[in-house]
Amino acid sequence: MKDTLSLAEPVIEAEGLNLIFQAADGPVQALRDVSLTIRKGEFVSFIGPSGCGKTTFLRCIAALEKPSSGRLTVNGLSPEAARQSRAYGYVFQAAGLYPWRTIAGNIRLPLEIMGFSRADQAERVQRVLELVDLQGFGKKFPWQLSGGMQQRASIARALAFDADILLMDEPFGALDEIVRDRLNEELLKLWAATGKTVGFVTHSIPEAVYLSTRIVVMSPRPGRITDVIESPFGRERPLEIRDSPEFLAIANRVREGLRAGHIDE
Ligand SMILES: Nc1ncnc2c1ncn2[C@@H]1O[C@H](COP(=O)(O)OP(=O)(O)OP(=O)(O)O)[C@@H](O)[C@H]1O
Repeated sequence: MKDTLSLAEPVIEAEGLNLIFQAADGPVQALRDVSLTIRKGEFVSFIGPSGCGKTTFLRCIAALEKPSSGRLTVNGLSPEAARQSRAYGYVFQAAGLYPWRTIAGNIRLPLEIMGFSRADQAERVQRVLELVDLQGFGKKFPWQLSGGMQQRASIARALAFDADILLMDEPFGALDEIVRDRLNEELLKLWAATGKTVGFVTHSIPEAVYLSTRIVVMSPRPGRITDVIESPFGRERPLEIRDSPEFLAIANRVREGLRAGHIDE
């Protein structure tokens, strides 16, 4: 598994990335010398305390922020060009569904903007609703669904145009633990079935260790990578692996990494 992934082609390549925000009370270095290669089919989680630049890094990949210096490519293209070629789907912290549109209508929206034919739109909406186990809910409105179902709909929307890369910014942060466990399992199945490359931001150590092929630990002020941990687990991951010694050992290493980079203020 590890060998296959290390041979896979690079999808996201960051080299010496720096980003300095000019905030009202002075410059904030959100990213410092961030270098990382993410290969096709990897599931890479970013974990670190609030303000360490996880979201900023994901936003740079999605061309929503511009690095101050360094090199960043997505599928060999600039982030802007990758965005135009619809290289990725983006799932935000909040589901962000339009309340006046049905679930199907929400999923269809980017497809309408991108000019897919009506028949293609309908077929794609159906397919992604099945992928996230929401078949039969297309005609409902967001408020008729639970928080977990809304987040699944938001994932379906990001999957609808079949981008190879899925960028997810703490998609399950607001959900209770049981729902989160289930969505973690579902996301892994989806990842295994589709072979997508996933960049995933989380605050949860168990979530990062359970989901990822690699875990990137970051520390704040300035935001930088302090550890990158390879997972020994394959694509098949029953929830019970969380009780295994290997799992606990990785979780401990992540915890140590977070502790080492933590600054008390
Ligand atoms: N547009 C902006 N202008 C100024 N400063 C910003 C801007 N966006 C982010 N920052 C700062 O950059 C740093 C990194 O922010 P970022 O949101 O990437 O962190 P994060 O690790 O994702 O945090 P969280 O876990 O709380 O979401 C923080 O200090 C934040 O205040």
